[in-house]
Amino acid sequence: MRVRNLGILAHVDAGKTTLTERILYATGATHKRGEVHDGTTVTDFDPQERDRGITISAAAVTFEWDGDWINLIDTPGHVDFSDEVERSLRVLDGAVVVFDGVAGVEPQSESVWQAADRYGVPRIAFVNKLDRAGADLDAVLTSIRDRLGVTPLAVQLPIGREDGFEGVIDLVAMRELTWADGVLRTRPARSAQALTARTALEEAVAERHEGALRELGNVSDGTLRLALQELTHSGGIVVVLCGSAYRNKGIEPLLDAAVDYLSRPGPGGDASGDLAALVFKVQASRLGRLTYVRIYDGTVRKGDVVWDARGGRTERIARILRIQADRYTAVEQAEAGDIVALTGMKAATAGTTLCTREHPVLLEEPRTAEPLVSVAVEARSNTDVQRLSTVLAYLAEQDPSLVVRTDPETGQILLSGLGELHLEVAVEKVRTDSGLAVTVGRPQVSYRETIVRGVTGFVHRHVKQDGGAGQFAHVVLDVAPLPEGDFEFESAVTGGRVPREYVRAVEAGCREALGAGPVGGHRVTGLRVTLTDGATHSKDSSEMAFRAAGRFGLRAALQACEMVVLEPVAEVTVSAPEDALGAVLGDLAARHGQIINSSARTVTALVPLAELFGYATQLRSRTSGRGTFTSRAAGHRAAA
Ligand SMILES: Nc1nc2c(ncn2[C@@H]2O[C@H](COP(=O)(O)OP(=O)(O)OP(=O)(O)O)[C@@H](O)[C@H]2O)c(=O)[nH]1
Repeated sequence: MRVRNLGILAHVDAGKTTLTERILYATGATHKRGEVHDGTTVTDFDPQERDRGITISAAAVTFEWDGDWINLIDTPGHVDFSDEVERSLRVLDGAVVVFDGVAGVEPQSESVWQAADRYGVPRIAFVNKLDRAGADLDAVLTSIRDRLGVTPLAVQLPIGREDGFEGVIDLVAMRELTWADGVLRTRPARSAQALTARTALEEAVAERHEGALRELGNVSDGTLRLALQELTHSGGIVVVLCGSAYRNKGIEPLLDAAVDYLSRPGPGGDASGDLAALVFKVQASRLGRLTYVRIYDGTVRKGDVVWDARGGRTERIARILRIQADRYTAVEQAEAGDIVALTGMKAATAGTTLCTREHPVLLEEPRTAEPLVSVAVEARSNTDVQRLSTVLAYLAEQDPSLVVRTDPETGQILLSGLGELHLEVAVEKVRTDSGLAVTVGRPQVSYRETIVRGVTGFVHRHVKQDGGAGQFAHVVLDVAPLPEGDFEFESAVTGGRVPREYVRAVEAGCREALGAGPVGGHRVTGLRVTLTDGATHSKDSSEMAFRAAGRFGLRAALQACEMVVLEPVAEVTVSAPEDALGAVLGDLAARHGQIINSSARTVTALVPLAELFGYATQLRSRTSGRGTFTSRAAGHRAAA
């Protein structure tokens, strides 16, 4: 049986969890339909997910469809949990992106779309909630084109609108599919509207696909399907389906399309049979620490001792589990292509490659988002301090976008994450899982520092002579602003004056110096460092000495640069009734927001993140509960 690893991605509330629930029902994996508002879904099994009605942690479910074995990952939609999405994207073969039929492309759908582009994950779109008042497939197609910069190819037309939405016309198989009381009825589609839409679809495909072009005028269903599959992988278009997850309409054709279009055309890649598996998630469970892996090559077997190439240590696989949200089935082994959870791992975390010691490999690690907001967390009782540190460290291991550190000045434990909600959820988890009583300080944003004017020819000499072997390293650095990037390092040293391994050591040292800038000890970003010259001393030079020279040299060079503090900003989109929008605009201005777009009922602004703490509550009161907003990280800008 072929295995496919698919994900569901979307903006918060587009209906991912409901859709996953309906998929499990349609495939016979569950026999009752859970509802988000009842707190009875399979994938939102965490008590906080059920209480808050949102997905916090990506959950995996498995089922069979049409002879294929599918691992499906339901990802969170809220921007604060986007690290879960990134790590899932890293291991997915394809994804269904869900859009709200009324709201169209929303900020977080844009962000996940771009992230999926970065990981090269092919996608199809599902326009959901067509049963809702105001749902409009054409408007969503336009917003996909405008906001995602991709051509939508709708392979279905809706039958009926809003409350009268009954089903879809499948333009590939030319069938009408309607659902009444959970029963699917099909009949051939012969209406003039269907024929016209089919012709338009054939033409749009033929414009981009040679096989379809050759048959233009009479493109066979098989050719059309193959062309759509190939175009889905080559990019530039997205196949669009539609329906209503809540009303259970459009689920089976969506699964068919996912299998048809998201599987990779042509033969698979080369496999050596040697184990290569990437850890993408670590989760505490009642079975202990679960390590989720995607196997790229080879086989994992129960009892195997494997090699963690990044950490340089062995790990033993106690059990291999197939995952059904919070239920697990033990299996003896799992093969390349599959996603399973392992128990028994001691230290492997997201990004670890598991392989064999004889054939070590390092698979590309998922990116980790930088934390933007911090709070001080304190144990109420002095005797709990150590335990709190341990509990937080375990949380951070499960969620790499959470960072725990101790403030060197105050000695307080600082918990940093992607947003207020992220930290709130983490602290709540500490309270409920460990029973610790903690107090939490006010949220603070994480500032950065960057360079306005650099220095050239900055000389730093690291010399130490305290008995034994001395340390000698001499470096000359140019430091320049890098407006569009984080950090770049290059060597312009000629004549082998600094050997290559020492150049690498200087770079490593410079990276260490980025941790704390000269203005306020914030992380330094946006700079290019060039090693222009240097010198060694035959007896006393070492990698360690050059690493120290890089670290202290750059730290001193930064003191000589003109620096500026940056603050995180968010792109906020507020929707409110027309009569309340004036108040919203005034309030955004008072928060130093910069309006970038506004219409009669919505306004989009760039607002410093520090001004957004508590905004949800304040917006509600300012608009008598009628205003809603969404936000996404929009980088950093010079602090006012
Ligand atoms: N009318 C209508 N409502 C829907 C449909 N699908 C989902 N909903 C409702 O929309 C709300 C959000 O649905 P969820 O499935 O929780 O959305 P989600 O995308 O999983 O949300 P997060 O996981 O928190 O990002 C719930 O109240 C659902 O009942 C639909 O097809 N039609």
